[in-house]
Amino acid sequence: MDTSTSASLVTPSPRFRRFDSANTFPATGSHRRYYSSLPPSCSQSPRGGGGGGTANTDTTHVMVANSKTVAVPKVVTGDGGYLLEDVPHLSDYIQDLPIYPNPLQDNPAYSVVKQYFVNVDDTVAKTIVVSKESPRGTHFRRAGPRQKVYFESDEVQACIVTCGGLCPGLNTVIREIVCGLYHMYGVTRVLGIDVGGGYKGFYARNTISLTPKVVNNIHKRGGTILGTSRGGHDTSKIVDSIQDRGINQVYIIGGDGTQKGASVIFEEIRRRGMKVAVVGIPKTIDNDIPVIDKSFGFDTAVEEAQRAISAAHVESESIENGIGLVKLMGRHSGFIAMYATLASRDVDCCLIPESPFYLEGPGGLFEYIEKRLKEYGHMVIVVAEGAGQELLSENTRTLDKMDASGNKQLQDVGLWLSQKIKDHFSKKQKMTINLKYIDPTYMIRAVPSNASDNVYCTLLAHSAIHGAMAGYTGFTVGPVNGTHGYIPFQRITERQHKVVITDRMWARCLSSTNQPSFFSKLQLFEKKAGGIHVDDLENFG
Ligand SMILES: Nc1ncnc2c1ncn2[C@@H]1O[C@H](COP(=O)(O)OP(=O)(O)O)[C@@H](O)[C@H]1O
Ligand SMILES: O=P(O)(O)OC[C@H]1O[C@](O)(COP(=O)(O)O)[C@@H](O)[C@@H]1O
Ligand SMILES: [Mg+2]
Repeated sequence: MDTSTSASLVTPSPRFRRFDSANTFPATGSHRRYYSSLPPSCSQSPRGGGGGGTANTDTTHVMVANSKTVAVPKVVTGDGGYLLEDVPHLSDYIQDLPIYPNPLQDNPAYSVVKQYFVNVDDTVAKTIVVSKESPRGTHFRRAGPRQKVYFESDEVQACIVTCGGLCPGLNTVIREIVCGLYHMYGVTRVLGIDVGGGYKGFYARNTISLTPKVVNNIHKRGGTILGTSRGGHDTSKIVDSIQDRGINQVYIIGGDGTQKGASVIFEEIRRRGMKVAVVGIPKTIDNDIPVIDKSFGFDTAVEEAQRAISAAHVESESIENGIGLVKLMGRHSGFIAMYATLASRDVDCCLIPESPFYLEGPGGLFEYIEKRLKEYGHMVIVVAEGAGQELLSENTRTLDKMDASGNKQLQDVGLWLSQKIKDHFSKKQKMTINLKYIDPTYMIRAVPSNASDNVYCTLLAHSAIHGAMAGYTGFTVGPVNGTHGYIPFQRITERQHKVVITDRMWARCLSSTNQPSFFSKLQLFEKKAGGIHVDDLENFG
């Protein structure tokens, strides 16, 4: 690491150093564009994440454009095309922060481990499949305990909030944050933002005090003991509440929407110059958050989906021309459907949002169903809730409805498809079919997390705690190629993670079901507007 380009943040405040107005960046557009356009005056030497008691104000730049403040990624470059997308640190904008030895060094459980602390310069590679000539590429700061921390144990007043839809493992993450803070760092003051659930809970007068005793058994339950909600995100009211309550570590568990909310909370906190670490813990049943390997609860959901698929299989093979149709979650990303299909091997057709399909004519779904029934007498179809939405809206012409968070509300593809199949075979084919529609949608996300998700949740919680205690802020934590890293918010929120239908995993799925791929290469190009990008066609054969 020889050169660094560091440019975090924003906003005039006496504590901030204002960025030269000649080096102003546009307030709109992708942050990623800034990486290559950062001016030479932004280059610094790397600081390794707040290694000293005095803030290195040289690494903190304020960017003001069109009178708006703009968060710009902290980027460190190095030899061989090495690039670190770093996360903010409290010392970026607060000077002379005291530092303390990590209390873990005296913890009997941890002190026996050699090299328990991670090196401050350790980073995690985003891409690990490389060739001889590949540049070293993008990296994220490695998660884990540091030798020095920026909070004293009895100074910490943490809070935890859970937002968005449910997901198996929420309670485990809550439990492990509370227990991890207590057992590793001696932190006793943790508030649960519970009344009303989600971001709205910040506006309530009351909170719940979370102690290891209170959370001891909660991981055995589905849902979240704190409650959750959509909508109602008011940044200044939330930050006022954080300030009024004297909270200095905020753990925000939620999906893509929640992380966007966390990002603006962080920016407001930084603007006010508050010593508050804001940490996002990614939660998504749909596995639609990019960069991280997989979201917690996803495995549990896939496992739970097996029960519905098995039932569909039993029902369908017990009756003449039986069709078992199972609808699974997956608003924009079909990972649950794809993995549940691959795991089950009883599925004959998997329909996901990323892969458009059609019903009528050669190569269509009806033709495939007929063939399959004639050959085997039964079949199982798995459909992700976001699949075929363009077909439904063509037919029903309903207005787009949004939920409280601004997510488009989907129409029920399961019911629609059931009816379409029934109509087709009764009217056109004069073929008797027996269709059983199973909708386990909420059942797969309301269950407690399984054993491996519980372990995963524990690691997430610990990584989050170590990051906050070390003074990092404005980041989401998660595994990147198997090693936990600290990922800047904008990296997580800039796009959604989707099934790439030109990847081998989708090919495996297609080969396990034998279903048609529904389009030729040419049609793929034509369907680009429906969500498929030319990039996705690269290896399409
Ligand atoms: N762009 C945004 N800015 C600020 N808050 C947001 C944004 N998008 C969503 N939120 C808030 O995040 C919370 C959860 O969002 P939602 O989309 O419902 O679930 P998830 O985080 O699971 O995707 C809601 O309270 C919502 O108001
Ligand atoms: O009925 P709700 O609670 O709005 O949830 C339904 C949606 O929640 C999801 O599980 C995704 O939720 P998140 O965006 O919170 O991750 C979708 O799969 C589903 O469409
Ligand atoms: Mg979401």
